[in-house]
Amino acid sequence: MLRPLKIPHLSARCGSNFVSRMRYVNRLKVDDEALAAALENGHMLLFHRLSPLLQRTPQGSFRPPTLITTDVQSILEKLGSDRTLMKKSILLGCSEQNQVQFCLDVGELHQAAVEEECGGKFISLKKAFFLLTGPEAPLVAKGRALLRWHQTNSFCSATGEPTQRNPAGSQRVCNSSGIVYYPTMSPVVIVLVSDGKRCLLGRQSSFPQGMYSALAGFCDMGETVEETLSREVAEEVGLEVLNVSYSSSQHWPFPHSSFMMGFHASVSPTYTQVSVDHTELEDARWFSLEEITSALQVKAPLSRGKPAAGFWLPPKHAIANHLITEWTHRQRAQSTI
Ligand SMILES: NC(=O)C1=CN([C@@H]2O[C@H](COP(=O)(O)OP(=O)(O)OC[C@H]3O[C@@H](n4cnc5c(N)ncnc54)[C@H](OP(=O)(O)O)[C@@H]3O)[C@@H](O)[C@H]2O)C=CC1
Ligand SMILES: [Mg+2]
Repeated sequence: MLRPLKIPHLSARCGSNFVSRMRYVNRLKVDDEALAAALENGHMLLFHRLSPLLQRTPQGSFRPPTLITTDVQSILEKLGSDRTLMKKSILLGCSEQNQVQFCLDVGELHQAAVEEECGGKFISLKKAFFLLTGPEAPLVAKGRALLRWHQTNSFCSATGEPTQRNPAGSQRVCNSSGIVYYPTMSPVVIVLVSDGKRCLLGRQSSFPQGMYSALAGFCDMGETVEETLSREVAEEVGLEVLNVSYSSSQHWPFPHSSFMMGFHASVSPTYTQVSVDHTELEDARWFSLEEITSALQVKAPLSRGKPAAGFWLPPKHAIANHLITEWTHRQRAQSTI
């Protein structure tokens, strides 16, 4: 069981636990002493070569095991690692229960030995994302994205010299040029197109068999999100969108680290003929409310070679699923007016 961390001084003055936590985490990025104290009693998400450690719960779901950093330190020492590995921990945030969260990649240790000591299995993120059903999915995604960013940004792109990370892992600096690097995300627009009665979903050949999703595309340099949205729908399915409304956003760890901005859009019911660009999509089709309602109940087939009957949708914590669910609620609300 994790011991809740006392956030010093701030609670009384700020009045809100949320404000206290945000200010505290912000301070940890620059106050190395406070960070070291937080690390003593933090909660650690472990990764092995970017695959998160997950544990099966008695109820059959999966979640990262609750590991306290001091326990992780003992395990690492037992497995022959020195204290420098722990210094590679990266600050993730602070939970509502005031537990400071870190992540660490132990890829230099023997995978099976860590699994045995900690309990659980390191599972590739693609698979883990279908197994995680609780609120931990975004935290695991963030951890993976930050670890990957550090692993791929260890040299300055201007000087070629090594970059140095700060203790919190929120930036890297080239001491030769003075350039400060911050973790980056690529902006992506995702849109659920509707003709008033049906919604349009597509699939790439790289998707798991049978999975359909909302249309998505990376923003080109200089574009607004509205321009990206209209261009992507035109390019991928040959349609022109009319009304656009913002829904929500999410960080997504694939292919590397994307910032997904989710929208609903409509097309005229008289111009719904889909013309799929097969260099981008394998298929795109209109689906009725009934089809979507039953697809939302289909469980993702996890093992290869066992395709689900019919089509199925991205997992609950994917913004595509959120947009599709939102659309079904709107359709039902409309039909009862
Ligand atoms: N969270 C969710 O619910 C969903 C998330 N997504 C995510 O949205 C992302 C974008 O969707 P997708 O349809 O693939 O995008 P696009 O339609 O833009 O097509 C992908 C292609 O765009 C090019 N591209 C341009 N900029 C980038 C960049 N910054 N990073 C990588 N490729 C780039 C690449 O082409 P080339 O290889 O020719 O250079 C790539 O193959 C995907 O990574 C996917 O994981 C998608 C659906 C649902
Ligand atoms: Mg696309």
